Amino acid sequence: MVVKSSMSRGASGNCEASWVLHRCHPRPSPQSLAIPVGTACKLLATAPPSPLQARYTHLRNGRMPVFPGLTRSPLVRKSLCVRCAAEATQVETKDQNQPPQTSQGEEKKEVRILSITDDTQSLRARCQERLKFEIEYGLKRGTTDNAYLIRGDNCVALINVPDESFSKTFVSALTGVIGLDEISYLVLGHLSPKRLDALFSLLNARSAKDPLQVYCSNPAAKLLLSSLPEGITDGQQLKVNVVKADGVLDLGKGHKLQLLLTPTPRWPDGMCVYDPFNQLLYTHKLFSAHVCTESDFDVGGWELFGSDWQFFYDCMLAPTPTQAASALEKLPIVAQFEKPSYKGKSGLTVAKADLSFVWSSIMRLLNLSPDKAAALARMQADGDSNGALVVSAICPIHGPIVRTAVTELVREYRQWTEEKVKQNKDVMIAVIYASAYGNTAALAQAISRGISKAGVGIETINCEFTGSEEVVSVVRKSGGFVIGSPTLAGHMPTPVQEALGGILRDSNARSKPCGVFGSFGWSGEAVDEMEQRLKDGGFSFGFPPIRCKFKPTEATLQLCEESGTDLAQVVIKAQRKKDSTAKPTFSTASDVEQAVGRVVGSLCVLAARSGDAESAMLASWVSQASFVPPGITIAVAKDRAVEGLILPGGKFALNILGQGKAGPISKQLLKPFKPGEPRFGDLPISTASNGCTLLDDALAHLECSVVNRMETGDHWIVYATVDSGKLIDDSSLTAVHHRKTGSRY
Ligand SMILES: Cc1cc2nc3c(=O)[nH]c(=O)nc-3n(C[C@H](O)[C@H](O)[C@H](O)COP(=O)(O)O)c2cc1C
Repeated sequence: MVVKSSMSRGASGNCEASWVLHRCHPRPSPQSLAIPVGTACKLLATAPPSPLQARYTHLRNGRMPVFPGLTRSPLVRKSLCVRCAAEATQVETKDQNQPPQTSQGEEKKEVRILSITDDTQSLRARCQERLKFEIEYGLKRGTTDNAYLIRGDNCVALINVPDESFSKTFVSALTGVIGLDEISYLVLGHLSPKRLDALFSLLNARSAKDPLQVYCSNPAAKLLLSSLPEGITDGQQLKVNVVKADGVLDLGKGHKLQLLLTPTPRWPDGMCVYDPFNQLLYTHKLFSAHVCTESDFDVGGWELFGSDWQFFYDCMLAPTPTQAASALEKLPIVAQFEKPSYKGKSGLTVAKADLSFVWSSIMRLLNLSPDKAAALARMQADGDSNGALVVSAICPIHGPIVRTAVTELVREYRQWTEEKVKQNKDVMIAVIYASAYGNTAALAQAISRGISKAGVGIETINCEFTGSEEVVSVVRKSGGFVIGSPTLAGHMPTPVQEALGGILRDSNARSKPCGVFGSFGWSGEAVDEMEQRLKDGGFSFGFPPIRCKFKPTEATLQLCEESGTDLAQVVIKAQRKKDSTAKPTFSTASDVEQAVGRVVGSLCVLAARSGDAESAMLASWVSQASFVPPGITIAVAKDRAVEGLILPGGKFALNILGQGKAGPISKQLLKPFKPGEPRFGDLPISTASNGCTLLDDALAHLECSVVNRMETGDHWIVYATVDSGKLIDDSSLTAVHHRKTGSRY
């Protein structure tokens, strides 16, 4: 159907007005105002032939557009005119962004059910494989998606629903535990578009007359209410209750759930739930880790899971330290068995506190179940917790239930956050983005990690939820900034335009180095527009624009990480130049440095690969660390590009260089590299069985698996076991790197 468009028409049928409002349709030329209603999207006019375009052309042929989850993203909805959005709403299919699960992947998923206390169970959807592209999944130790069931007085509450890849398995496991109609409450600590499928599957499988009472934050409610599919209505199948300020949900039997809003830019909908009855704290993404081990709890404590928790924190919370600090402030967690503080206590109170600690320590040694221990602790403490959340276990959305390492994990979270907030005061970079499907967000996350590796702070701003004045004020405080946008209907969405406009108008911002990035489908105008407007405004770039078609691959994430590090180094240099009081790192080598410099190591090339991402570095801080199994340690500077590829579970090849042939290899590896540039140039190479690069001119090769790593000042000590090895040349000696000072390689 083709109708005339005119400014006088109502919004539902007016493409010109819609264009003004939503920038969805191309502005019709004055000569021809006749454009088809709801079919004039710029994306239809501009898309080159592609499978995705073929889907869109359905709309042109008078059928519905098939774009997955279209209506689930507020950013996308805002980018479409009323008519197009309404048409698109009617068809939802699987997303091209999320390829269908392979049957192999399905087989590997399971939901494990466990009683944490007498009336609380966990349902942990488990997958041994890396699940998605998100950079925090880089540990490759699988993941879990945790939900919890609490049985109160004649009612049951479910906390969390898992990712859509677990929907089927989850609903069937849940049915095995409880009649779905018996669940009266659903408390959502976090809701993303990818979790809606599990929620709707649950609702569809219920037959209860009463609606499921859903408790969640305002952003989660908005997402949920705007995504309800046909047949599910608010007030009938579910009733959405928005938790505005912190609230309480009383399930009876002592389960008086405290609902604590803990938003961060990455999870604006974040809400923790504290159950004082058994002192369990449900923390959504906070205190999570992507790891799937046999145990449901953190058996092995900090030693086993410390690096997983830290990696998750570094990827997800380190970029937003101010908001992380506010969220942690809301959670004055005290581990149930923590040694008491004697501050303000005297005489009998000290003795009581001490007795309580000794008692609880004995209980811990007896390995009492959390609810029994909690009951005893309650008796001991007389319910007086001085406003603190006394916690027997932290129940996050991913990874183990934290029981052993509550104290360490909470302490480290606070310490990391404090350090990052302080770092931001020294020098930081603003990471500004919007993302409808998470692809641009993943790029932003990888860039942030690269910045963080170089020791520069980050302030992340999701401009969908932040006004342009705040964006400008953060950019003013930063040493540089990056801005990322998806291309939606041929443009960057309005929130990015506003943020960019604010920056361009601010004369203070002009001196700051910047970078642009974004995900697109076929035409990718947003990145070009951002680049052009910043260029025209006289801004300088710390790295070339990053354009990514749909979902980033590991190589793209690696490119982002390296670009982030490069920009951070530009910012550090500028800061040093500005700061005339900055001390040079070392002028003349001290006695200590000269002495430390006499520690020597064999010269090697470490080459690592993960999917299509590859990197390498020259390494001389290499040592044998174990006979059985054969193991080695390597010290890797935190800002090395290869660092992100040698996380626990990762693989690498160690090429041990010989005295005669080390020169040209070292020269090649010591060149400055652009982000993503191949490291080996014309050196003769082959591929190891673990996929990493072997240098044909090396003295010996080792193929290694990373077991663990330890943070040591400005380096990571990586411990790896040797899976296989080969001596190539037994006539030469190992090349050794002799140094004059311990302050340089
Ligand atoms: C409604 C809609 C319109 C789109 N328009 C364009 C477009 O004009 N050009 C383009 O290159 N990609 C377009 N895309 C594809 C998105 O840019 C692509 O899905 C991208 O990965 C989204 O990034 P994000 O995950 O950060 O939101 C469109 C997608 C949607 C849903």
